[in-house]
Amino acid sequence: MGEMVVSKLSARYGSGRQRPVLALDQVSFRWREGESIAVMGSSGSGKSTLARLLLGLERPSAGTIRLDGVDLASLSAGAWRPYRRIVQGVFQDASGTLNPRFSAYRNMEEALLNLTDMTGRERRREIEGLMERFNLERQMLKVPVRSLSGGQQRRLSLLRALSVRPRYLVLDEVLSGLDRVSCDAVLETLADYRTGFGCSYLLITHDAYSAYRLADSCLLMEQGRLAGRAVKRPETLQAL
Ligand SMILES: Nc1ncnc2c1ncn2[C@@H]1O[C@H](COP(=O)(O)OP(=O)(O)OP(=O)(O)O)[C@@H](O)[C@H]1O
Repeated sequence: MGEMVVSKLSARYGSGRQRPVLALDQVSFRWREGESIAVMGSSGSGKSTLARLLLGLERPSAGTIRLDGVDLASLSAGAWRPYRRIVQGVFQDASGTLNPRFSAYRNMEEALLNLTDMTGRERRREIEGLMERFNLERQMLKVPVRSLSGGQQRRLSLLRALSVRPRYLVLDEVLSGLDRVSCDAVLETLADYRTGFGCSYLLITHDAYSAYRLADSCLLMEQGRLAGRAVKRPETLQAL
């Protein structure tokens, strides 16, 4: 079993005359393969910064992120490429990953084209299989993404990330703004996928119910620091 080991990770923003912000301050934790972690904390506590660093979208100012022994934090954009298939991310705003002018199918296929060596037929089978597995109408694949609802776009960007079969998936506020029914549908999709393919999630959320449903443990962030880690106890579900 692999694991991601985050060690003393720090991120500092602001240079020159700007007042520097220490968005992340020496954060350390282990993310074992097969384990799902919720990250909670007040606004501005550093959760999204952590997500961007884990995905190689930004470089830390200090610290390491070791995946199976390789320090992802020290890799150039080019060297990160093979890891894109292993570590994927989905953000609250799907427009960052989806092209609104392209059809849903083309958006889905792009990830498979870039990150796998699947043939056209294999790509179609994978995409249609995922749509079916998660009860999304195939018809949806033909329409431009801009004509889909926010909830549909969110699910599509999630399926896009899952289609490359990542081992680790970082989910930044993917449930916020969804009503309880859509939220439950997404949680079910994720739980089902985890059972089928063994993907590990890092779920950034403000919602204790979602954290409880999906995660095995919870990291609590406070002003850029890791303030604590709680492990799930089944009896607490009654209280939520
Ligand atoms: N690109 C940036 N430039 C300057 N400061 C930044 C930048 N990104 C984040 N910050 C600052 O870093 C701190 C942590 O921000 P971050 O977005 O990681 O928090 P968060 O916990 O995800 O908040 P939220 O729950 O509101 O999304 C905040 O003080 C924020 O203003």
